[in-house]
Amino acid sequence: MIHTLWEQGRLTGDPILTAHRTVGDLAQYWQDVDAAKAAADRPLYSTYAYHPQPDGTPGAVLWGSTILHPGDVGGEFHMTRGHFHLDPSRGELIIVTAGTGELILMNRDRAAHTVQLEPGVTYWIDGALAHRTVNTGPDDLIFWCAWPADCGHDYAAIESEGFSLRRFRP
Ligand SMILES: O=P(O)(O)OC[C@H]1O[C@H](O)[C@H](O)[C@@H](O)[C@@H]1O
Repeated sequence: MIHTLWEQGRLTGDPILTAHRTVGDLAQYWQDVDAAKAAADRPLYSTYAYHPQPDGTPGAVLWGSTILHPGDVGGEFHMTRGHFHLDPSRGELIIVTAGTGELILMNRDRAAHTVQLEPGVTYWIDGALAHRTVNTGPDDLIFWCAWPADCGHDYAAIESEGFSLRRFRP
């Protein structure tokens, strides 16, 4: 068993898979690559995941959180990498508990739209859509996700082509 620390946006107990990503970890994702190089060491977001059953287990549900820090890179708001699920029938539930931002959703034909994120927003992400979160506010954007362990993750499509929508500070 683990504990979900709602206020802090993270999980404790065992096993919790943790990742801390910097602006530089997303070097090629930003429109302004030079600004990204200058801010390479800046903390961008942290993820915490609880796998009660091994990743890939059919029927299992995984649970995790992301703390996406406020800021921008050359005017482009801080964001997560974004990814497709390999199995388009496997969606994902997102619950926002702090901060403000946008969820960018895009299909394989690159048609994209956004959902406004604020505390309390609970949204079902269609498994056929790539999804990326963007922090457009002054505080940490904290959200929680539950997803099928057998959804699979396709990062390559986004790493090479990006999303057809970007979000910049006005
Ligand atoms: O993995 P990224 O696309 O960078 O997004 C960061 C995280 O966002 C959400 O919390 C997803 O449920 C996680 O699976 C993902 O790791």
